Amino acid sequence: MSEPKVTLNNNKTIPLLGFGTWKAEPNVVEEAVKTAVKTGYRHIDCAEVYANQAEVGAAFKYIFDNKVVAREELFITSKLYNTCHEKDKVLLHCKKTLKDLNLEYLDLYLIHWPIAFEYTGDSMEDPVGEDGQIKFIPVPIRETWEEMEKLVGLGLVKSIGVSNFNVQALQDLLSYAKIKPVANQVELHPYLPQANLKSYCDKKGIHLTAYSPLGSGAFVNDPIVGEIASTYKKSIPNILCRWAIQKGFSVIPKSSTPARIQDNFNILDFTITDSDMTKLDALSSTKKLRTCDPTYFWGISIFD
Ligand SMILES: NC(=O)C1=CN([C@@H]2O[C@H](COP(=O)(O)OP(=O)(O)OC[C@H]3O[C@@H](n4cnc5c(N)ncnc54)[C@H](OP(=O)(O)O)[C@@H]3O)[C@@H](O)[C@H]2O)C=CC1
Ligand SMILES: O=C1CO[C@H](CO)[C@@H](O)[C@@H]1O
Repeated sequence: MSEPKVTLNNNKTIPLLGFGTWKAEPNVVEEAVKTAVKTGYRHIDCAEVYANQAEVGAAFKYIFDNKVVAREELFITSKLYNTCHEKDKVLLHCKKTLKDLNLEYLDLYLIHWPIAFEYTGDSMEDPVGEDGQIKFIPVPIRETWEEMEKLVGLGLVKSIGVSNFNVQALQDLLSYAKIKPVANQVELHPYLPQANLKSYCDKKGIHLTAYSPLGSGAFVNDPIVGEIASTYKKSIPNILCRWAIQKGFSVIPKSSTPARIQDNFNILDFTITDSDMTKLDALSSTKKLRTCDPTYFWGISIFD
C-alpha cells in the first residue's frame, strides 16, 4: 500500500509515515534504514546530533545504487544542531550533513531547537563549562533562519522548518521570515497532544510532525489503548501512529528491530472510528508525559 502524503505550504508533499533514527546505533542503523525503505517507508528522519548520519548515508547509497527506490521517491529530513546556529556555521553543517548522508539535497532541513550553544565543531557534543552548566550563546533565531533561507536558494534543501518551537517562537519567526517554515517537529502523542500548537499551526499553514510518537513505551499498560488495539487486531504502536496520521500529523516512529520496523508500517489498511479517536483524544486528561525535556537535558525551560 502506498504512503499517504500531505501538501506543505510551499506545495511540496511530505509522506505521513516516516522512520526515526535517533538512538539507532551506528552499527545497526544502516540495515534498519534499508529494511525501512524495503518495507515501504518513504520519509526518513535524521539529525547531525544523532551521530549516525554516515551510516544512514551508506544505506542511502545502497538504496539508490541498487535502484531500491529513486532519490525523488524519498523524503529525507535532517536538523541543524544547537551548536551550529551562528551565521558562519549553517552552510558548513548543511554541507557536512549532505556529505555524510551521500545526498545532493535534503527535502527538509530543520532548526533542531530554538536555543543556541557554543560551537563544538563536528563532535556535536554539548559544550559544558567547568561549573557543569551548558554554554548558551545569544544567537537570535533570525540570524540562523536567514542562513537557512539561503540554503533553499542554493538548492541544497527543498524546504526549511523548525523543531521544538512553541507558539511564541513561531510567532516571532513568522514576523520576519521571508520563507515560512513548512513544518514544526515536536513531541506529540496522546499524552502530549499539543492542542494549542496544533490550532496555531493549522491557522498558519505549518505542518506538524510527531516525534517520539510511541512515548518511550509509556502506553504499553494503558487499558484504553490496549482495548482499542485488540478491537482492530493491531499493535499499540499501530494505534498511536494511526491516531497521529488521522489527525493530519506526520509521524516518525523509530525501531532498530526488523519485525517492529515492519509492524509499525501496518497502519495504512485500517481507520480508527470517530468514537475511538475521541477516546484516544481524552487520554491526556488522565496522564501527561514529555519524554524530551530540555529542562532535564540542559536546565532550560522553553515549553509552556
Ligand atoms: N526533533 C527532536 O527534537 C526529536 C526528534 N526525534 C525523532 O523522532 C524519532 C522517534 O522518536 P523516539 O524518541 O526515537 O521514540 P519512539 O516513540 O519512536 O520510540 C522508539 C522506541 O520504541 C521501541 N519500539 C519501536 N517500535 C516498537 C514496536 N512496534 N513495539 C515495541 N517497541 C517498539 C524502539 O525499540 P527498538 O529500536 O529496540 O525496536 C525504541 O526503543 C526519533 O528516532 C527521531 O528521529 C525524537 C526525539 C526528539
Ligand atoms: O532529537 C533529539 C534527540 O535527543 C537529543 C538529546 O540528546 C535532543 O537534542 C533531540 O531533541
